Amino acid sequence: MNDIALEIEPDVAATLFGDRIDLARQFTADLARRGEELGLIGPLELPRLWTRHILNSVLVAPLLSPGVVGDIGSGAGLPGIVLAIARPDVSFILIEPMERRVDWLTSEAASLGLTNVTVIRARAEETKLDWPLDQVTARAVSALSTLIPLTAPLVKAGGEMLFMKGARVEDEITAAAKAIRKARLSEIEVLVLGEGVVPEVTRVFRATVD
Ligand SMILES: C[S@@+](CC[C@H](N)C(=O)[O-])C[C@H]1O[C@@H](n2cnc3c(N)ncnc32)[C@H](O)[C@@H]1O
Repeated sequence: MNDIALEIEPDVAATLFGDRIDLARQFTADLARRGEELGLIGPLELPRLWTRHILNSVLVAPLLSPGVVGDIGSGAGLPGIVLAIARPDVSFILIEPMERRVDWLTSEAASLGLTNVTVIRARAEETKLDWPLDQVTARAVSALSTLIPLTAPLVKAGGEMLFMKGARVEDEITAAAKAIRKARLSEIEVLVLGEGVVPEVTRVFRATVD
């Protein structure tokens, strides 16, 4: 199982993770070993853990600024744990309602020695934070029309939303016009990351909360 998980383009992963590559390998191996049994990933995802999930997530790392980032619906730790590995200078709050996933995230953060991670068991809409987030991330949680109202109250004025999205992101933006207006989002753009570097590009919806 670990052999499958470690099947990667070594140069690409090492460039993206730098001196944190061993932690990324450890996390990927843990996910390959236990992810299916814990219901975190489907069996078809095992051969493409690196290409579709880990590399796809770490591409967001350069968009983060030092501060506090909330990852909504972290699930297996995507992108939250991957980003916490790549950016030890940033604090992460992983917000996830399912107990089994919270247990996984908590034990992985501990075994990887990620002192920049806090895990909260809650739904985004019921989360109470002591201070608002500088940036919020999410991957595969819900469509923008739902995700924007769930997360906007958690982000400080001038903070950012960074949502990993699929190829139909432009359609989602159109469908979310009302939510975008209501949350007073500006500087909306779609970034396509990793072209020519990784097998599957990452699309990120980026917006500023006014
Ligand atoms: C399809 S999984 C994706 C998990 C992970 N982000 C990934 O890309 O593999 C969606 C996750 O969002 C969580 N979730 C669903 N609704 C949520 C909400 N309202 N607030 C926070 N998390 C939520 C689920 O429990 C689940 O772990």
